[in-house]
Amino acid sequence: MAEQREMKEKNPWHKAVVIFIAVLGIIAIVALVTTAVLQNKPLQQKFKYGIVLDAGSSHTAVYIYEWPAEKENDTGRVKQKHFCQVKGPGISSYSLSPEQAGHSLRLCIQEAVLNVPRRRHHETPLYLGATAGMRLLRMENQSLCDQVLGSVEKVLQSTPFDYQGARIISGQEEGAFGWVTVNYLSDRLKQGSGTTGALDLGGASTQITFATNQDETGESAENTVTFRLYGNDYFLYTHSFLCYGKDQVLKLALAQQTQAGASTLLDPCFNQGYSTNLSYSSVYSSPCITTQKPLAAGEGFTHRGTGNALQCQEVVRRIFNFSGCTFSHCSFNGVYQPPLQGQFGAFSAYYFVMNFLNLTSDTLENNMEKMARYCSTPWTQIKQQFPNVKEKYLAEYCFSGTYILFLLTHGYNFTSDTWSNIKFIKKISGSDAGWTLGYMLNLTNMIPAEAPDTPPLPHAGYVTLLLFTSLLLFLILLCSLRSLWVRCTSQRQII
Ligand SMILES: Nc1ccn([C@@H]2O[C@H](COP(=O)(O)OP(=O)(O)OP(=O)(O)O)[C@@H](O)[C@H]2O)c(=O)n1
Repeated sequence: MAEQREMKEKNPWHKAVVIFIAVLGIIAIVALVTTAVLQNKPLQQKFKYGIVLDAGSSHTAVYIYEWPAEKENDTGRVKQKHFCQVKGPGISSYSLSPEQAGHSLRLCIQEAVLNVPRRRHHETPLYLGATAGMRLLRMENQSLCDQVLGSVEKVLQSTPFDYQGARIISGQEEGAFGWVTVNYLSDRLKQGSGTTGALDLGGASTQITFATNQDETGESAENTVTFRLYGNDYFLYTHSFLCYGKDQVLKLALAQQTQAGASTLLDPCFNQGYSTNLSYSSVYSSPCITTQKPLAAGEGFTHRGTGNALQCQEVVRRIFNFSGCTFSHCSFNGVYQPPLQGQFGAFSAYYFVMNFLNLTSDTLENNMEKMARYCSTPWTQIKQQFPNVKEKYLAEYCFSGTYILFLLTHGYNFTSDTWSNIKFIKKISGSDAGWTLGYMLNLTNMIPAEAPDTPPLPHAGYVTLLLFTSLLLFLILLCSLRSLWVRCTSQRQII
């Protein structure tokens, strides 16, 4: 040791050289890593936007989506940035004053203007899709339907956004794009297997959509939608039942119970003590009701609840037709449905109703019991218990809950064993489940048919590897310098 110290003192230059090389090495590594980080990270995150108006039968909602400008094709990148609920009913309710339909949208459009950065306005696509309410109005009166669409079109054209059109989407599109939304948000599309089915319950229609085998879709072309997304082929079964949304199906049940034209209807699907006056025309004017208003009927009837879940199930059963299936398997009303496959997400009114009734995470049997308890609770007690819930919703939950349980089990064939495959959801990763996101992704070509080329390593992995390799090289350099120095000093000692 003493000899070594003596050598260092004799050769002071070696210390300076080692320090100099070490500092140089550190500077080189820092420079390398900094360059790698800066090269791979965008200087400033830029966003793009898209707006979709869901013109439903019961209401209109405006969704604003946002995504990083340079990552359009990355699964799960588009997020819901803002949501605005239009005040008042759905646009189909303005058939007698079509101008009002467009006018009703103005406040939400103003909100959209504030929520999208001004410099992006002109390049932000704006779509309006109308669903079952407008499908029914078109069946009733094409001219009024056109006037309502014309009125919303006029307002949307005057916005600063890139207006792409207002149209009535088909039930197939509503079902299929709901499926795309659910699977896009849960990041399942790139994996190519194990997708989630979509169950959507609106006010005027209900949709069921799930991926199935190619040969299962062959039986009914009108229930088949195929997609090629990220290099994977999907064969979807989809069906939209017009008139089987929550509000129209209630009309079916009321019409079915008032065939005799009585002045009082004792309804087991409404709580005991509930009573209201309804006009016959409010029930029979819907195009979903194919029977005429009963001849013996007066202007209206008193709708009185008796609150009996078992009897309510019988009322509900009568609005389903289980005969006349011409396929290998049917759901109801002679509609083809292949055997259910996989997990399902149930959203919109499925969620509202099942969440209120606390039926989202229990067994089918327990849910039946809870339903029976809710239906038999007196109306005064229900109102006291839930003073902040809208009375219309509160009154209808016994009927709606019974309908949902019946539709899912007897209609679509979920059993006690497969019941847990249904998840009742409102949002996935902060975005609402529904057809609107899938519709926009499709129209903006944001989901490519083939998987985009991806770098062999993600950004973080690349930086880590670079850092690790640089450190390793630096250590090797230090070691070789040290051995060089030791050899050098021992040679001097020999001399
Ligand atoms: N808290 C809430 C909110 C809404 N609803 C009900 O949920 C249905 C609305 O569902 P939605 O998906 O918004 O339907 P729409 O788009 O209006 O109808 P459609 O798709 O059939 O055109 C309506 O029956 C409404 O009464 C409910 O029961 N509880």
